[in-house]
Amino acid sequence: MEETLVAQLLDEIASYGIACDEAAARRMIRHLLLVIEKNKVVNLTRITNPAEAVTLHCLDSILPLAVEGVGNRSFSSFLDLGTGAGFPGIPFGIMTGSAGVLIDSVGKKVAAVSEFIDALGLDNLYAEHVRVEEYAARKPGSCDLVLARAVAQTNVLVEYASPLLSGHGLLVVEKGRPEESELVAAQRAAELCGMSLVSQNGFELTRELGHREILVFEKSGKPRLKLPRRVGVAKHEPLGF
Ligand SMILES: C[S@@+](CC[C@H](N)C(=O)[O-])C[C@H]1O[C@@H](n2cnc3c(N)ncnc32)[C@H](O)[C@@H]1O
Repeated sequence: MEETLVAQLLDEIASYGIACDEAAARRMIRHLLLVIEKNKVVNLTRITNPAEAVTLHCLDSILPLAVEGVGNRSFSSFLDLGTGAGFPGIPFGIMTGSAGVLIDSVGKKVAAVSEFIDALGLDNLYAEHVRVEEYAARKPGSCDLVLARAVAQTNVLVEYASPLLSGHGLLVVEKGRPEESELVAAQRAAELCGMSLVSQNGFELTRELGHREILVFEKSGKPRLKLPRRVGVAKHEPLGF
């Protein structure tokens, strides 16, 4: 089965014009198979059909590399905010070789992701059990890229990312089809947080598995409020409404 999935992933990645060698595709598939196995004992994902998971987890995680300004830029340190089972951080770290911190507020997910990182021999990545607000207070300005998939509304993600990012650092958010109201709130939150929306690109996933909007925000100035706010405040008293 592994060979078939590697071939599927290579085909799908090529169809978006992203360069990927077989060794990288194989490592991404090994991660996916480890997730599917672990999912029998720890609840990590709803998507367990391997062929669908290739698209919805592996391909989807690296789709930002098809975006101008992301795929053609190198990042010295990225953070995967709310990594879950290691998506998008593990595939992104495999593809780019950039140093990455994969954080999540649920300890058993982080323990599983640490096992995957060790099993795959990914020396550029590590996983940490921490809430993003606490991490940002401890390591302000420590990343030049924040990735977030399926974690929170965009305005909340903008607030989370701002204190983590160095000047001109990027926040990349993957969404299905965000409502206009979500985008308006995100733009307002961005103004308050010293961030600007620099691009929005739509993609259809292969095998008709859905639509993705990839929003890229840049840290462009100083926030107008002190960030991070206390744990939970960004979610419960969101900016931009
Ligand atoms: C729906 S899951 C998505 C996981 C993964 N990004 C994916 O796309 O498969 C959202 C994850 O974000 C984590 N999360 C939510 N709020 C967080 C916070 N404030 N700090 C760290 N992790 C958070 C949750 O524990 C959960 O694992």
